Amino acid sequence: MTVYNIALIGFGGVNRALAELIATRNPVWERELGFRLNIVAVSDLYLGSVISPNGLDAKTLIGAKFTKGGFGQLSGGSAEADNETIIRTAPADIVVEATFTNPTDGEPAVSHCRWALASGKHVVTTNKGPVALAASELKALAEANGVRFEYEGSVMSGTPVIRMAEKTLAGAEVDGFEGILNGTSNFVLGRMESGLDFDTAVRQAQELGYAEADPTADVEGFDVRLKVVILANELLGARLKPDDVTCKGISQLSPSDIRDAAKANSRWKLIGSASRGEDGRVVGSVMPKQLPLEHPLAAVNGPTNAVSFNTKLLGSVTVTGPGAGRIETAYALLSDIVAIHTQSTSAIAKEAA
Ligand SMILES: NC(=O)c1ccc[n+]([C@@H]2O[C@H](COP(=O)([O-])OP(=O)(O)OC[C@H]3O[C@@H](n4cnc5c(N)ncnc54)[C@H](O)[C@@H]3O)[C@@H](O)[C@H]2O)c1
Ligand SMILES: N[C@@H](CCO)C(=O)O
Repeated sequence: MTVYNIALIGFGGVNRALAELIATRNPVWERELGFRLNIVAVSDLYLGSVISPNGLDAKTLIGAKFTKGGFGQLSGGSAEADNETIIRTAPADIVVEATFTNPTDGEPAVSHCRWALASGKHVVTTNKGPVALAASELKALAEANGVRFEYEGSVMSGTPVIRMAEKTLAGAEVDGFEGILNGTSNFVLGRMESGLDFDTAVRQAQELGYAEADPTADVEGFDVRLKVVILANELLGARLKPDDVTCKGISQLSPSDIRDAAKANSRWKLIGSASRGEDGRVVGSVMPKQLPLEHPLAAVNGPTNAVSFNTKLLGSVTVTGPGAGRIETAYALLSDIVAIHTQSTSAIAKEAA
């Protein structure tokens, strides 16, 4: 049975949820997946950092009410978050990057990923910054160091989208997609339809763990723009940067816009899309659209997301599922680790044959 030592960078909603899963699910994973996870280090800007080569007790980590610098009280702990030292020196096989998404330059998460990959550690991340802004560099660095860079949770949290489209739609000739790619804004629009005001709805999305550290990214469309870049580059072979994608969010929609749409048997949805034109160029956009109720995306409510892939051979293929949420996103990290495990066990089997 394999044990993967992991280092958690960022200990907010998502990595804490992963620790919760580790505390309760390791026996199931041992039985069903052939591995267990052992947390050997954690670093968080607010809490500090801790390294324990034999492993930290996940229950203690999630149970304790740590205050600022609180990891300093633990054996092997410090009140400071020295990410570079932790990432480079912790005896981890996998670094789990779940700090905040910086939509401008992806930092400091891009550096976290570089340090990990350069020191021969796999990276799994839910952070959209490094994927949208530095995926090709980080994939090349991973390959050069014989490790993997995996990021399923960067689009639609735990709902399989990136790997699903790459692997199971291979050959179907995907030439575009459109979807609801942000849980917070979809939740907010739904709450506004029920009569709640915009600010209260955003606050609820924050409390439920859907929103970004700065929810402006959710409501102004910047988060969807990163996801459009990720999907377009990954699935359409584009080389888009965020500035190439036109972007308008939902903050300008008033309660009367929402009511008028309902009277017209329609709903506002924030739609991210990209498509390849006749000239081969991929064009992406993010904008609120008023969809008739019979449109498949009009029925997608709350933090649920959906994306329809346009394919030449199959027509439209739609995937729907959770788009945000702590446990849902922690599941995406697990799915990345499963992918790493599957590849490494099949490589070992090939060598033995
Ligand atoms: N929550 C979701 O539903 C969801 C879904 C998909 C992707 N994501 C992405 O996953 C990441 C984590 O999300 P979250 O909900 O856990 O966010 P969060 O704000 O709850 O947690 C982020 C944590 O990172 C820490 N942090 C910030 N900068 C740091 C640094 N430089 N070094 C070390 N720690 C640092 C913060 O102290 C905080 O504890 C984000 O990039 C987010 O965009 C979140
Ligand atoms: N804040 C994001 C998290 C998932 O990327 C959302 O609401 O969709």
